[in-house]
Amino acid sequence: MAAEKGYLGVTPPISVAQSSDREREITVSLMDELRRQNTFETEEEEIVLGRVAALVKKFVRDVSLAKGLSEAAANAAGGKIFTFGSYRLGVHGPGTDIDTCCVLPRHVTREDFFNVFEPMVRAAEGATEVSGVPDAFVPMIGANISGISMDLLCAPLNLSSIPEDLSLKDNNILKNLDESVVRSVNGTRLTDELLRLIPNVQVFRDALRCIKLWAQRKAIYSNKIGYLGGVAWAMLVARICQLYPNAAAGAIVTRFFTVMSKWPWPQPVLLKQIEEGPLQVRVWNPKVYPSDKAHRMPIITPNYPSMCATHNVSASTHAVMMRALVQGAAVLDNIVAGTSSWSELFTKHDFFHRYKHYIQIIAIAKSRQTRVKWSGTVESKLRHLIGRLEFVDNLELPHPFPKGFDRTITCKDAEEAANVLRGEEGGENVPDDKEESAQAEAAAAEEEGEEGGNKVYVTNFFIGLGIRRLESKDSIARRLDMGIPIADFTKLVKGDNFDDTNMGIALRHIRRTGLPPYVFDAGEQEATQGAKATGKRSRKSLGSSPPAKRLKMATVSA
Ligand SMILES: Nc1ncnc2c1ncn2[C@@H]1O[C@H](COP(=O)(O)OP(=O)(O)OP(=O)(O)O)[C@@H](O)[C@H]1O
Ligand SMILES: [Mg+2]
Repeated sequence: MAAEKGYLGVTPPISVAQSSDREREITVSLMDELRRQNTFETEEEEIVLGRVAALVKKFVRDVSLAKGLSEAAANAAGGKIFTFGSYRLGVHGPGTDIDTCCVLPRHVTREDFFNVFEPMVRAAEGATEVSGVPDAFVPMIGANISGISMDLLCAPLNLSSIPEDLSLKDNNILKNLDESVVRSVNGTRLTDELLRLIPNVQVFRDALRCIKLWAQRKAIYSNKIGYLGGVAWAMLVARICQLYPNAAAGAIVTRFFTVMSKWPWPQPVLLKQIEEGPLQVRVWNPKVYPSDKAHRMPIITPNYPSMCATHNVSASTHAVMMRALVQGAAVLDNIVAGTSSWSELFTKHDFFHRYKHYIQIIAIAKSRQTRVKWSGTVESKLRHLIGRLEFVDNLELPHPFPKGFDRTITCKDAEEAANVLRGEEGGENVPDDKEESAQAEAAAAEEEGEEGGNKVYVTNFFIGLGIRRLESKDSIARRLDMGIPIADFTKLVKGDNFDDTNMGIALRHIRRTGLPPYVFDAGEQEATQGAKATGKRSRKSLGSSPPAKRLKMATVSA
C-alpha cells in the first residue's frame, strides 16, 4: 500500500521536511529528560518471556498427549506466544504489565488453559499472584513471574498445529473463531499493524514514551474511566508520525500538541482506510450505527475488524483532555522557544487542588481477592455515573480521577467490620501492605475462618465537581442535586453478582479540605493552602444511608 501511494496513512503527509537543528536539539534534551524520569524497562523481561514460551509448548504437548495424540503429533502441535501492547511497541516502562497472547492449536481449549495451564503457571519458579479470570470479556490469567507482571490471554486457532513462524496477519485466520478468541488475537494484530503503518519506528517510540508519561502525569490515562488508554495514545502519535514522516521525535511531540489540540472531533483519527473482511462482525461505521456516531473522539484501530478504541470518552473526559492538550501546546511553544524545559511538560496534575467539592466512591470488600473483582466492576461503571452527572443542573464538569486508591481498614472487631462493609465509617484506614500477598491472605483467612476477619479492603475513587459560576444568591437555585445519578449508579453497580455479605459501596461528598492524605504525594498536601488531613468534619455520606437521607445529603450547596 505504501509503495503504491508513496506514503502511509489516509492522506498525504503535511510535511516531508527533515527536522530543523532546533528540533533535533530538543529531541536530545527530551531523551535526557525521559531517562531522568526513569521510563525505560529492564532486561529481565526477555528471560521470563522465554520461560513462558517454553511453558506454553509443554502445556500444548501435555494436553495433546492426554487427548490421545501420538508422541510425534504432540511434539508437532507447537504453541506460541505473541507479546502485544506497550511491550511489543517497545515503550514498556517499569511496572507495566506485559500483554501476552498464547496461541494454541484447536484441540487445546480455553478450559484446558484454565484447568491445566493456570496450575502450571502457579507452579512455575518465581510465580506469585497467579489468578485466572475465565469469564472476563477477554479471558486471561494474570500472573507475576520473578517480579514481572503479565496478562496471559488464550487463543485456540482453527489449526491442528501452531508452527514457530506462524503469523496472525491474514484476516482469514479469524474465520469460525469464538468472539472472545477474535478479541484475544486482535490485540496482537493491532499492535503489529500499527508498527507496519509507521514510517520510522524509533522516532515513534521516543515520541510515544513522552506522550504516555505526559498523559499519566496529567491524570488523563485510562480507557476504563473514559480517557485514552495506552493503545489510543499510541494511535494518535502514529498518525502524527504519518503526517510528518521525516521529523525527529521532539518535532513529532510538538506537532502532536498543535495538531491534536485543534483536531476537528468527531472526525475520526484513522491510520488507514477501514477494511471489509470475512466475518459477520461489526466494523466501525458512524453512517450505519448510531452508537458509533455518538463517539466524541473516535480513534479507530487499523486492523480488521476495525473498532473505536475510545468509546468510553464522555463530554467531560473529552473536555478535560482537550484542556490538557491546549496547555501542552503552550508548554511546547515555550520549549521550542527555549524559555522552558521538558520537565515543565511532565509536572504533576492539580486534580486534588483544583476543586472545592469532590465525590468519593468507595468500593468495599471483605477480602483482597473480592476487592480485585469488585473494585474493577465499580471502576468500569464509573463512566455511567459521569454520564449521568453531566445532566445535573449547575454542575459544569464532573471530572473523574483515572485511578483508584487501595486501602486496608483494620477494625476492632467483626461487628465494626460489618458496619464498614455497609458503608459506615470506622476502623483504622491504613495503606495496603504490599508484602502480604493475596495467597498468604487467603491461607490466613481459611485458618481463621473468613467470618472472623476484622479487616476490610477498599478502593477509593474520586470525581472533582466543577461547579458553574452562579450569579444567583438564592440557595435553591444554587443547589447541586446529585441524588438521582447516585441512586442510579448504586443500582447499576449492584446489578450483577452483588453479594452484600462480602461487598459494599458508599458515596460521599467531600470538600477539598477534607480529602484524605493518601491522595497526595509526600510534602504535596502541606504545600496546599488550607488543606487539613482530618477529613471527618466535612465528609457527608451519600450512598450508605437510607434512601431519603441519601437524597438529601446528595445535595451540595454550590
Ligand atoms: N480500547 C481498546 N480498543 C481496542 N483495543 C484495545 C483497547 N484497549 C486495549 N486494547 C488492546 O489491548 C492491548 C493492550 O492494552 P493496554 O491498555 O495494556 O495498552 P498498552 O499499549 O499495553 O499500554 P500500557 O502501557 O498502559 O499497558 C492494546 O495494544 C490493544 O491491542
Ligand atoms: Mg499493556
